[in-house]
Amino acid sequence: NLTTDYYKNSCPHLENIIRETVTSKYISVPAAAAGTLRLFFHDCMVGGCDASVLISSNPFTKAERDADINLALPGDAFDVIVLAKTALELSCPGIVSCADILALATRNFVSMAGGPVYTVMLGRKDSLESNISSVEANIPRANTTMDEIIRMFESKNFTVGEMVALSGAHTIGFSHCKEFAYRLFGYSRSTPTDPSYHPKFSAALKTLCANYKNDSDMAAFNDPMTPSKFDNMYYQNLKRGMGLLESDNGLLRHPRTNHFVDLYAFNQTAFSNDFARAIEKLSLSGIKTGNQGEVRRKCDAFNTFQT
Ligand code: HEM
Ligand SMILES: [Ca+2]
Ligand SMILES: [Ca+2]
Repeated sequence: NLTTDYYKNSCPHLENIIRETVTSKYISVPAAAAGTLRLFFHDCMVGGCDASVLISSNPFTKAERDADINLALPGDAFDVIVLAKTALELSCPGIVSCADILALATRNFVSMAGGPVYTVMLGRKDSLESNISSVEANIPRANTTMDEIIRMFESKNFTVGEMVALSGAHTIGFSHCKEFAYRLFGYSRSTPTDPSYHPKFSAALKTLCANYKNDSDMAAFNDPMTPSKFDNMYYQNLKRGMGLLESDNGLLRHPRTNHFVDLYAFNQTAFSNDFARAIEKLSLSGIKTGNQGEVRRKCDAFNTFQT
């Protein structure tokens, strides 16, 4: 049901407004690119790409964004959606869904960071629910086993190759020390540090994260070589023992994923193309149309107060 020109008549300036909003956010806060990409991923994995992750909790219901795994999603990612929505409500009130805004903003951020330009189909409706309890089973954690990560993606119809390509999103952005500190300090009885890290990399991480228990903001670049460029360096890093998270390193180790790591490490074009196809597919997963959803007036609240 989605089309690329869904808002052609109802909101002709949509693409311009998104481009202006995203560009100015990217200039002032480049980290918003990674934050928004992760926000989009966390939305699409839970009930599809329906802006359910944007809803704020109320006294009756705890929403998805208050789930532990979503707490680190940066305010600037939510903010850019609010800014775009505010501008769009002036230009074409009540027309453009928050789910479509998030999908478009993500696309623009990815291309601004040097990633592929891909097509975003439009016409998603916004969810009528958002519940904290739906999150845990649907979003992988850094220490989720590779078999379980594969299973999570397969349950949403993604192939192993698509999962590996999407994980290339970790070519930008950062992770907080608490997500990988167990690989540095007290890893096992025989070795305090995960031996799959390159020793110089783990030494640098230990210094960076030495105080992480007192300073919970401490974070490392997911891709220390080109942290803000959307390229295939992430896969090259994995092969050098520079996979930050256990789930990153797991892609190199697992027999069903390792040859995709090799492919993308050696072939930037293959990564670019496969990432584009996979995120196009992600952006269509579980979408709501017609009366399955609504066009929210504010992205953080349902149009009708629900108890
Ligand atoms: C395959 C399983 C995955 C796991 C286990 C995983 C886990 C994580 C974790 C633990 C972080 C650090 C969060 C923090 O400390 O703030 C992170 C960051 C990030 N993830 Fe993933 N992720 C996965 C796949 C993906 C996918 C498929 C995408 C997007 C298509 C994605 C996009 C990102 C981005 C962009 C960041 C950086 C966020 C920022 O800088 O604000 N991840 N991920
Ligand atoms: Ca969702
Ligand atoms: Ca990079």
